[in-house]
Amino acid sequence: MVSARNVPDQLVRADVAVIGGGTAGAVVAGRLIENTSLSVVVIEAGPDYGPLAAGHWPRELLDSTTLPETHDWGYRGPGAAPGAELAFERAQVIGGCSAHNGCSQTAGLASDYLAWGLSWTGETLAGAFKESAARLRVRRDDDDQLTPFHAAAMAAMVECGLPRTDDLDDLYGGAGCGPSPVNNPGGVRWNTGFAYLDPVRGENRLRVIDRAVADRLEFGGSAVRRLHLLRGGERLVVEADRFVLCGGAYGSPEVLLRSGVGPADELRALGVRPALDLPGVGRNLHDHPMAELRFAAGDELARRLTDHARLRPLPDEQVIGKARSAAGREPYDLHLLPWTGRTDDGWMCVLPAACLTPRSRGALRLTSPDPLARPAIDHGYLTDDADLAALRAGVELCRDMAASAALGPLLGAPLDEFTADPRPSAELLRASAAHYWHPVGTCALGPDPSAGAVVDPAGRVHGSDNLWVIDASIMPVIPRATTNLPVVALAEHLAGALADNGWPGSGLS
Ligand SMILES: Cc1cc2nc3c(=O)[nH]c(=O)nc-3n(C[C@H](O)[C@H](O)[C@H](O)COP(=O)(O)OP(=O)(O)OC[C@H]3O[C@@H](n4cnc5c(N)ncnc54)[C@H](O)[C@@H]3O)c2cc1C
Repeated sequence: MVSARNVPDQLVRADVAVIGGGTAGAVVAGRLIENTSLSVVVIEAGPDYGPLAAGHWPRELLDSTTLPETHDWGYRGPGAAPGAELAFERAQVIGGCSAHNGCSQTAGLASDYLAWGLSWTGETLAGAFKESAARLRVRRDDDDQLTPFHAAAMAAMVECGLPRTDDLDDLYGGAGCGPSPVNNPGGVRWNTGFAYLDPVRGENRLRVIDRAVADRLEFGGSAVRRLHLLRGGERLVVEADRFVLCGGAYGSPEVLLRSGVGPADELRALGVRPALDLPGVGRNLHDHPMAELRFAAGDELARRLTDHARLRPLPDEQVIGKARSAAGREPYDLHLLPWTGRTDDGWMCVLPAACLTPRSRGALRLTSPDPLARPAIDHGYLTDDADLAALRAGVELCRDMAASAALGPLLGAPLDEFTADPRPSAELLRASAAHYWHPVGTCALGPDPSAGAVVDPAGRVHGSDNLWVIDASIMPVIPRATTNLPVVALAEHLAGALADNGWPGSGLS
């Protein structure tokens, strides 16, 4: 084992290189340090603000009440209507999207995960979720801590037929509504850097190279020899025995494609020499599509929200409903996620519905081998009519909530044409649709590369000796859940398998 601390900066050596220190990357690096004697170097494009206790983290990344707008990669691409463009937010910072997300930690359904073909049993799956939730310090507000808006929205869901439940983080739970499980002890967004890296920050086997963009992996036959990075104006090289790519649903396929791992013809056309012909890289991109109704808060609700905010934290999001559309899969295929926020002249109340079982698929393609160029990203939102029907059913439920005795009297005027129109056309629904920030699937796991699989059920890239991908990109089908906790559980499981897996030349602890 070579300590990564004792080599010149232009050439860094470690047993394992973790590329992307985001949600999954922090789990993988932390677990490898905890459970093996290996040296690990983490390469992260964004800043590493160090341990929470050092006090260098920007306030907006810690404050869990609202979504920060800083540290964004700036990805954009088409929405569901011709000419519509959406932002696809992704965090560029240690901890990745777990450092800027909404902190709702739902689990989805066990059957979704068991269908992926991993070595998960019901028991090990539940164990991975339990451990992840404990690390993320997941808790939930009591009903009497809900804001006046969220309390009314939850009562509206009950009025619309959803049972009150506390099973949002239960892998076997059904339809219902309740306060969201959240990872914000003391109001701090508990990102995976705090959960998994801070406990091992003192180990000199761990090195984090931040503000460094991974350009490409250099292959020698079927083995990765080196990783080439850009840091400021400098080019660095990392040598390692094993490389674990954790760049997320956009970042991981980008690095693979620049490295020649992907559809060989497409790569040649871009001037990239193919290393492994894997047609699935960048394909199978999907996300939960979402549409929402927006109202001003009525005067009484606005006064109560202002009073609440004066006395205690007022989170944008606090409750979630799980519901089933008429044609949807049992036991649920929709999330309802009411949120509120300040406007220039008061408060707004938003009633979004997300389709949890999307059939539409899109793709990410490189536009250039330049590591600083942005790829072309098209999720194919609502290209399958079943998704449009499910989303319409979700919006109808939101309309029922807005008309309920619990919520209706508290709402003010509709804030847009879509909300004001009781029967919006399919075109208007498409034009209003956005997403739930949960892209997955671009390096899908599965047994057969010719059927689009990129990694095997252990996360190892098909055809490679020493390259893994572990993050949201390897989910072959999106689970019926917000994706943060599932990514952490997946990384827990595969990092455990990596640590157990016999490492040549590196004594396991
Ligand atoms: C605004 C927003 C709100 C969300 N809200 C919720 C929520 O409330 N609940 C929930 O469960 N989920 C939520 N999510 C989704 C969830 O956070 C993500 O699914 C999950 O964090 C993805 O983890 P990941 O490890 O796959 O990717 P990421 O966390 O994105 O990690 C990828 C990391 O790799 C780095 N990287 C990428 N490319 C390179 C490169 N070339 N070189 C070096 N580094 C690179 C990135 O900077 C990043 O740190 C939200 C997401 C967003 C954007």
